[in-house]
Amino acid sequence: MSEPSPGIYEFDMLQPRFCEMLISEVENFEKWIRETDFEIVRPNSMNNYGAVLDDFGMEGTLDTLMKDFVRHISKVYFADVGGFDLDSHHGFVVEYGVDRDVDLGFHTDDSEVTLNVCLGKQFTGGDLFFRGMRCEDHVNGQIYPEEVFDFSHTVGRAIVHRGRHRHGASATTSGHRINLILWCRSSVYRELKEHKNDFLEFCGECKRENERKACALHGSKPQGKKGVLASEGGAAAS
Ligand SMILES: O=C(O)CCC(=O)C(=O)O
Ligand SMILES: [Fe+2]
Repeated sequence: MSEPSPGIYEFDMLQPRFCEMLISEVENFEKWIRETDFEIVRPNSMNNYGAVLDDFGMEGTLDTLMKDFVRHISKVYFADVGGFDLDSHHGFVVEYGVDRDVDLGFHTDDSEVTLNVCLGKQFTGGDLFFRGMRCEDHVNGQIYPEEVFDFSHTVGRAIVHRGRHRHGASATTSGHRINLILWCRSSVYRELKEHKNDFLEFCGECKRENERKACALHGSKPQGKKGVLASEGGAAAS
C-alpha cells in the first residue's frame, strides 16, 4: 500500500476475473430491471448510471468487506473520523462513458471513509482529482498547491480516502469505466461530532486558522506554504 498524497492510500485489491464477474452481475441486474419495468435506484444524488449493490443481494458481502477489510485499514489511517468503528455502508457501482455519465463534479462523500475500486472495462480518461480535506465549514474554500492530486484508475486497483477529502472525476473520453464504491460510515463518530465543536485536525483550512492564531499569540509568521489556486465550488453527495 502506498500513500501518493496525504490521506490517500492505494493498493492492488481485486483479481481481473472477479472484476469481470461483478460487472456481469451488474449488467444482468440492469437487464432484469429493464425487462420488468422496475425503477432502478441510482447510487447517489450525482450519478445517473450505475446501481446500488446492496439492492441486489450484496449487502452482507459488502458489510463483511467493510468490517473485515476496510476497518483494519481505517482504524490505523482514519481513526480521527471514526475509522475504528465503521458500522454501516452504502455500496454501489458508478458507470461512465460517452453514452453514460461522462464525469463527476467536485464533491465530498456522505461517508467517513470511502473505498473506490476500478472494475473495468477499457477506457481512457476518467482520472480522479483530489483537492484537499475540509470540514463542513470550509468545504468551498481555497485549494492549496500541495493539495492537488490526480489519480488514474487501473483495473483491480483500489484507493481509500476520507469522505471529507474533496474530489471529482474528469471525463471518461472513450470506453466504459465502472468502479465499485463503498461509502463507510460510523454512527459513533457522527453522534460525537454532533456534541463537539472542536477544530478538525484533517481540515486544511482549520489547520491554517489554528496556525495563524498561534502565530498571532506568539508574534511570529505562519509557516504554511504560500500560493493559492482558484477556489472551486463543492457539492456534498448523498
Ligand atoms: O468516479 C469515481 O471513481 C468516483 C465516484 C465518487 O466519487 C463517488 O461516487 O462518490
Ligand atoms: Fe465521491
